[in-house]
Parts: sequence; C-alpha cells; structure tokens
Amino acid sequence: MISARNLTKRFRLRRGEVVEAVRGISFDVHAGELVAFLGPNGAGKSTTLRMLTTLVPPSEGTATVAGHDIRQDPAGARRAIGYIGQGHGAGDYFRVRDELVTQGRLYGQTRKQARTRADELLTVLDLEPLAKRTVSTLSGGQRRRLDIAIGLVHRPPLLFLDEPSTGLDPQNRANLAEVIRRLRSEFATTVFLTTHYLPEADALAERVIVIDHGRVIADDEPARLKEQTAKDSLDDVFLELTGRSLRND
Ligand SMILES: Nc1ncnc2c1ncn2[C@@H]1O[C@H](COP(=O)(O)OP(=O)(O)OP(=O)(O)O)[C@@H](O)[C@H]1O
Repeated sequence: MISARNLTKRFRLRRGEVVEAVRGISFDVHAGELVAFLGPNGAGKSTTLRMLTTLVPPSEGTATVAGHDIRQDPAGARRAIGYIGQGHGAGDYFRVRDELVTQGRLYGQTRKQARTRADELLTVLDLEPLAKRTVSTLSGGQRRRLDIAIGLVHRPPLLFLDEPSTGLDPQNRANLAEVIRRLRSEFATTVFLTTHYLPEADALAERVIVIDHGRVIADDEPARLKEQTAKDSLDDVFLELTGRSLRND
C-alpha cells in the first residue's frame, strides 16, 4: 500500500544553507496494516507525510501510495488516499451530516451516493447523534472524528493521520483509538499515523517505524522492539533508540 524508496528532502534556505529534513528513507506498508510513525520533534515525520501525500516533491527517491507513483501520478495518488492533517477539514457553520454530503458531492458522488456514504460514516465514527449539530458546537474529540469521516468520504484504501490525538483528553484519545481500529474492521482501511503518545502507538499499531535525524532507526512490531531492547514500554524503547524521551509531549 506504501512503498517508499530512498525518500529524501532537502530544503534550501535563503542564506544558501541546506536542511536535510529526510535522508533517504525506505519502508513498505502492506494493505490492512496499522502503522505508527514516530520520532522526536524535527525528525522528519511531517516532511515524509507531506511527500507521501504529494504536498511536497521529494528531492530524491520516490514512493508509490495505493499503487500510484507520487512523482509520475500525483493526482492518482491524491484520489486514492485520505489525509487528515492537524487543522480542521470542516466548515464551522454547516451541520455535520450536510458537511459530509457536500464533501461527497465534491468527489463527484451523486446525491444518493453521498447521503449513503455520509450515513455509513456517521455510524462508524459514532457521529449519528450529532448529525444535525452545527460543526462549531462540537467538542475537540467529536470534531476530530468528523475530520476523519471527511478524510474517508471517497473510500480511500489508505488513510494518513497526522497526530490525530493531539489536544484530546485521555477519554477522547481512547475513543479515537477505538474508532481507528474500527476503520479496519469495517472498511479494511490501511492506516499510517504519526503520534507523540507512545502508549497509544503501543496499543494500536501492529508496527512502529521510528525515524530520527531523517533516517529510519527502527521498524518492527512494538512487542519485538521491547524484546530486542529489553524494555517494558515503548517510551523506554524510544529513549534507548534516540537518547530522548517523548513522555512530556
Ligand atoms: N519548509 C521548510 N523549510 C526549511 N526547513 C524545513 C521546512 N520544513 C521542515 N523543515 C526542517 O526539516 C526538519 C524536519 O521537520 P519535520 O517538520 O518534518 O519534523 P517532524 O518530525 O514532523 O517534527 P515535529 O514532531 O516537531 O512535528 C526540521 O529540522 C525542520 O526545521
């Protein structure tokens, strides 16, 4: 579902200085996997995500997402993926269900198709009781679920989530984890997410890819990483691998 080969991004600053944000990373994600992409601040996570979602072109290397080459077929790649960034995707003044129907129509769905899909998403994302509410009245957790619903309107087989649980309280974080799990059972969606909450990555992801200074430094199942480093938690594994802690994020 994702195949990244030697993905590299260099940013040239005005004074001629070059920032090597991502330094030749390669990894594969298979259909149906739920993968957490971890790394300390500035490690290159967002830049990698932005390359994979065709928002910025790589300086070197390439990747295919859902079978589309991000360099040769960026439009095809965009059609095949859902991307939920840190900002909100929904307009404040619309009702929740209307917003989902409108988004479906923007993807070329007929009115009937858009309504059917909206209702399906309202159920899976626990938004049914809020269908008639105005977006601006939703709580942070409810809004995050709506953002995910919007990202799924066009039935993408692959979903990118950038820090989905940032700003949520533990209860909402747990609910969100449950919703993300449900995406797989209901729609078989492959999920690639970045998170700063290591217990969440541990509980949710089958695989974690850790990057630091623009390079992949670990790529394995959480249990195996703990075994290999003889640590009890991903927090401690992370500290061992990067020399830094993510705990207070
Ligand atoms: N547009 C840009 N121009 C110059 N440097 C950039 C640009 N975008 C990112 N960088 C630099 O590239 C490096 C990687 O940044 P990136 O945002 O990918 O890290 P991150 O792992 O997502 O960090 P965080 O956890 O803080 O969001 C950082 O040193 C950052 O300052």
